[in-house]
Amino acid sequence: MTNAIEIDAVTRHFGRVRALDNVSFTVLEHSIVGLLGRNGAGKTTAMSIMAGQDRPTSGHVQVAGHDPFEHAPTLAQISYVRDNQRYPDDYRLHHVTRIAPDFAPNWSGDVAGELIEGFRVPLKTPIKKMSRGQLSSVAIVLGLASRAPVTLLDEPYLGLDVTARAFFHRILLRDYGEHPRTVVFSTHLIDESASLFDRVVIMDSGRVVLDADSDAASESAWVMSGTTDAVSQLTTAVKVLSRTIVGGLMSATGSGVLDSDTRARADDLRVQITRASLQQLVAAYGADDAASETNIEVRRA
Ligand SMILES: Nc1ncnc2c1ncn2[C@@H]1O[C@H](COP(=O)(O)OP(=O)(O)OP(=O)(O)O)[C@@H](O)[C@H]1O
Repeated sequence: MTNAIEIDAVTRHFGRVRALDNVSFTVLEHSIVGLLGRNGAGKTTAMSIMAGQDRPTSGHVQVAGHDPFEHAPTLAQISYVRDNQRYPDDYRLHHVTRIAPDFAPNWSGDVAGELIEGFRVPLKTPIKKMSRGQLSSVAIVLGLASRAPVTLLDEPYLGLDVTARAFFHRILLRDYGEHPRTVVFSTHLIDESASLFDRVVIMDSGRVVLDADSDAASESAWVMSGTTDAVSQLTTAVKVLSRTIVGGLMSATGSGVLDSDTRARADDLRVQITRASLQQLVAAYGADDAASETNIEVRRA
């Protein structure tokens, strides 16, 4: 298997802000990777470096074997969808779809037409006047109809309604199946998108905190709930990512395989163990200890 994207020890400073801190991960060709994490985690910074629109302060990035910032032919293989795409003032949809094939050699007019119809994108409204969701629709039309070998979707469905999001998932999976490509997808609607991902990279404060096969990540993530004392006893030897304590009850989210002894002790201690969703896992990786250990007293009337 070939790596479509290689990010090696990348750090990116903006003045005093360290947006990326020694980040390394790879993306296999023809896979869909979810790039996840809290606001400010570094996802957009990483995406724009992968897209060749920014450079690392240190470290190396290769897309299809080249530094995208320095190799124009590589840029032609990348489609980058982001939420703040700007268009000339008088541009309408047909202007965009007319020039898109000049930049995207694999452009599919059929896919563009299908998406425009399914999203109900208004044809005559200047793009500048479109609603938030309509703007996202236009960006997705460009991102998917380009059929670029490397497709970077940064928060592609801001403002999109639930029907449009389901439609987008369907067309993405169908067209990806027919025309495989490498997709990096960042979103905060994690549970809704989780089934799309082959792999997940979770970032927090500019660092990669988890880089795993997406099934393995969710299979090894758990939530333990019970009395604070019982959960505390059980979690001494396992990796806890976040804890919430409410009125003598604790819920702890963690990652790692739980052995049969731990599960048997959980039964004895009346601690319930359930599998954490990907969204719970991402939230737990992003939790500050101080914030998550909210010891809320429950007052009785
Ligand atoms: N051009 C810039 N100048 C200064 N700071 C920046 C710049 N771009 C990003 N940052 C900072 O770098 C950090 C990472 O930002 P980034 O946009 O990559 O996060 P993100 O994970 O995409 O967040 P979100 O989920 O909110 O979109 C943040 O602290 C942000 O304020």
